Amino acid sequence: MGVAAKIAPSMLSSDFANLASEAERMLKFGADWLHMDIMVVLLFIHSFLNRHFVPNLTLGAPVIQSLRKHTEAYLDCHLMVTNPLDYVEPLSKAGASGFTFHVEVSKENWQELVQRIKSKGMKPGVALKPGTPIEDVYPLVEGENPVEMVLVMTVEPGFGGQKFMPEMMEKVRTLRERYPSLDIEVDGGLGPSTINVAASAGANCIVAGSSVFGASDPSAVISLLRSSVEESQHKS
Ligand SMILES: O=C(CO)[C@@H](O)[C@H](O)COP(=O)(O)O
Repeated sequence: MGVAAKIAPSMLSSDFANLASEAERMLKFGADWLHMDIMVVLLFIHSFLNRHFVPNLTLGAPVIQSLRKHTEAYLDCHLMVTNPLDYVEPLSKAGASGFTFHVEVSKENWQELVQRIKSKGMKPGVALKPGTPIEDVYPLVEGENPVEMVLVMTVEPGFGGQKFMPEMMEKVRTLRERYPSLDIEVDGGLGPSTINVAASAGANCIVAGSSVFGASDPSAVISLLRSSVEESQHKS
């Protein structure tokens, strides 16, 4: 028996003007989690120093707070920001469930970050960009106060609708061998044509944006993603 499959439609691909009904629709179609991509561009820094984490601007705590009024669903927040510590308090007050930060920006303070996330009752996760070696997350999973999920980015973070990077599956396989009961999430380019490689590598939390929201039958896509994870676990 493997780690439970969690299918998390990425709300980045939803109609933001109808976020509550889009969320309700996804849950009705069988989603377990709602994936919320939090990206911030500090315009001054962006223009003069080019030191933003991703070149996009999406949503933050006020939107999470508004959505929380309409749903009790697990809100799986992925922080694509350079200063995640600043968002722990606002996001917990807003009603976030999971708080996944990037290892690339947390080398110095991940212990404090994880401790603060847990103290606010959120599930801590760590994400890594395609160019970041998998070894960088080991201390965060093996430390005294460990993260509870690793998010392997299968595209460069920033935008939905990009092409899945199959070469990232080596990271997923390595993680699954090392941590049999860890939640391993994959994000970027997941859909019916890529789920089998991700599931057989050992991913159990599947973020999917355009493949779900763009489908004529989103519920069929969600159930296919789930059955692929469950079948792979059954075989292994
Ligand atoms: O974090 C991101 C992009 O940075 C993702 O969550 C995307 O929103 C996934 O979208 P698709 O690749 O599934 O369209």
